[in-house]
Amino acid sequence: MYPSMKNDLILRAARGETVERPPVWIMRQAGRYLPEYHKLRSKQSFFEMCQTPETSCELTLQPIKRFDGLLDAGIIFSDILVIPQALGMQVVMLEQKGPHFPEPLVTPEDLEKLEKVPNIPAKLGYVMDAISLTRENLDGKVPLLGFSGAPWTIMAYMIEGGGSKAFTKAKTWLFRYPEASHRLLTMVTDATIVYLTQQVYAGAQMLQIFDSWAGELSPQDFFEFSYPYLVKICEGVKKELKKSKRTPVPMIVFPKGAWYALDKLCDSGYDVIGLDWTIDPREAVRIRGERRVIFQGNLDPNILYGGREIIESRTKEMIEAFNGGKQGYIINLGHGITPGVNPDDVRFFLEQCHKYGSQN
Ligand SMILES: Cc1c2[nH]c(c1CCC(=O)O)Cc1[nH]c(c(CCC(=O)O)c1C)Cc1[nH]c(c(CCC(=O)O)c1C)Cc1[nH]c(c(C)c1CCC(=O)O)C2
Repeated sequence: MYPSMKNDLILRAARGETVERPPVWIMRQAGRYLPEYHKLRSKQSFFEMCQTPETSCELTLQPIKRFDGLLDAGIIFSDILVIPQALGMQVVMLEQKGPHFPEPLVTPEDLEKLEKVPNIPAKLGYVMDAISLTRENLDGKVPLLGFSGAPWTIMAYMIEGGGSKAFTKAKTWLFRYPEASHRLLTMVTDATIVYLTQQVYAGAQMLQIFDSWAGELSPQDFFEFSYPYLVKICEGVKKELKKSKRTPVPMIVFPKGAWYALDKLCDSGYDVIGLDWTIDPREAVRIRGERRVIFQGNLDPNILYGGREIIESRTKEMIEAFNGGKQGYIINLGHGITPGVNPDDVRFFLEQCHKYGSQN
């Protein structure tokens, strides 16, 4: 039994209830813009931090403590790339450069090297331990989110071997080896369903699936290589939870750049859709129509570099554009916060969210 919830605003908003103000959290809220993050990071490698439940817990709590009472959710400190690791691939985090796979997948024969049915509880048990420890230590202050990457985004990293601008290698697979691509996407999907379900058993109260590279695909390719797997994950997790007689948890999908798919995403089964800043909130609301889906987003993270005046005006406008935010809305940025942002400006942003979210 975990401590009872003192703030469950985001869970109520995600269920579609009318709330006193829209909840707010920030993608990548635990990270390099915080000096307290660097203090721990200087002692451990990135993946060591992920693998140490005490460190992961402490990092998850850092923004909650610093912005006491202003954030409405925590997100477990980890990374989407632990799934390729569980499938048997090596991933390291290079200083300034980001993730690096020394031996990326090159041809379909390389799929033979992957673990067909990885033992997720054994390989990623440290994430579940971190979730349980964090849930305990949060003491009911705010709900805890678990997460994973979407199959297409994970596949892109496994083939590109790191970040990419053109995704030539990953797309070569889609167009030259479609059958092998579907096999890989299925492997990642199956592992992800087990992984997310285990996160809920460990204490995660909401789940987000990051499809950071969705917008790199044409609509046709998104609907062939990404969307069906996103749906499979949502259905798979919900079915597993039902089978084990657990209450379902709200599920968020963040298909960055896939505004063209918004109409279909509203019928995908996800409770919440994360929007990036390339879609006008009023247009998103129009496309949603009467459907029950909740929106999350969508301030350009770079607004946080623009100074107080624009942070205030754009936050106010955003909340207004999402119908005032009291129903069907969770405030967030349109993508993760970046390392150069001043934490005091983040506090100011969160204060504006409370101020304008509480009006009317
Ligand atoms: C694509 C992706 C990754 N990881 C993630 C995504 C999806 C979100 C997105 O699109 O931004 C998700 C992620 N990564 C991290 C979290 C932690 C929880 C949170 O606070 O949101 C989450 C939810 C920590 C992290 N993940 C990483 C860091 C920085 C690592 C360091 O200290 O060197 C942190 C705090 C490293 C990482 N991990 C990844 C990249 C591309 C990088 C390097 C570049 C970057 O930071 O943007 C893969």
